[in-house]
Amino acid sequence: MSALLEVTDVTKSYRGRDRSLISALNGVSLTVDTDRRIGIIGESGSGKSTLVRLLLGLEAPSTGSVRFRGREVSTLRGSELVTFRREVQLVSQDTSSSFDPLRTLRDAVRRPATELLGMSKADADAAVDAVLESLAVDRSLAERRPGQVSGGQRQRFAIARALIVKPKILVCDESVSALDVSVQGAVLNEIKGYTERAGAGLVFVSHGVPATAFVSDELAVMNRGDMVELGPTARVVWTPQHPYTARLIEAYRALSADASKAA
Ligand SMILES: Nc1ncnc2c1ncn2[C@@H]1O[C@H](COP(=O)(O)OP(=O)(O)OP(=O)(O)O)[C@@H](O)[C@H]1O
Repeated sequence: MSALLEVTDVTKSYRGRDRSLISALNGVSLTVDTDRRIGIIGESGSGKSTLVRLLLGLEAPSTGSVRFRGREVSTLRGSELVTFRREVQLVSQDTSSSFDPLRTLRDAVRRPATELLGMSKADADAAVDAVLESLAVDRSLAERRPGQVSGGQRQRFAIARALIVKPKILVCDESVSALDVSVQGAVLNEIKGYTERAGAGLVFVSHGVPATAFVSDELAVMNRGDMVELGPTARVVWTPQHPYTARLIEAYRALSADASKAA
């Protein structure tokens, strides 16, 4: 049987302002399924967000393929597209712009349940309450608008909006990076807890090595559009095989040692 989501040898290039070609991905392959929690690390500009956009079908690869249940994502239509949209959910980095500022958070979380699951408003409201409870979010906050809650609270609503349709794959792009460290741990636990409870897969993209290592069983390392390493998280962190990974991990160690000296 084919994997839920399969990226095969994709390249992606963009035209720069001066019309020159920028190569964001140079032939990357990745299989994502319900039994895998994959963290993706790499410095800024290494291609992480481009890979996420291809996984979600938000952009098409220049060459190579992205398949959902064996079907090319760019060709999905009708009910197949709805299934794809429901089963592969994104929690993005910028929650302030991903919510409509004029609608309540309840409206935002309810919408995927009515649009993708075809629930009635009453059933969707009950589902909103259930998902907020599972994330230990105070239900009364749902009646507020996105600008009337903290960044950490808004992030939890972004997670609730993704989880309400019970995705099989959760894709998180820098989902906790903007949060206070004290809130980060709780949000990471919620993300990991969902994948365990629901038997769902995870793609977790971040600059932050500790957060990514915490939620993932496997770690992929991106460098200038190449996936230079993919392996079990502990192995990649403690005995990196690629010199770039070794440098990246060492840079994080030095940074956190400096930070703890300064504290
Ligand atoms: N729409 C676009 N137009 C032109 N160039 C782009 C576009 N999107 C990405 N790029 C370029 O592709 C490369 C990879 O970018 P990408 O955003 O995927 O990296 P990233 O690893 O996610 O970085 P960050 O961690 O800073 O978000 C970069 O050189 C970037 O400038």
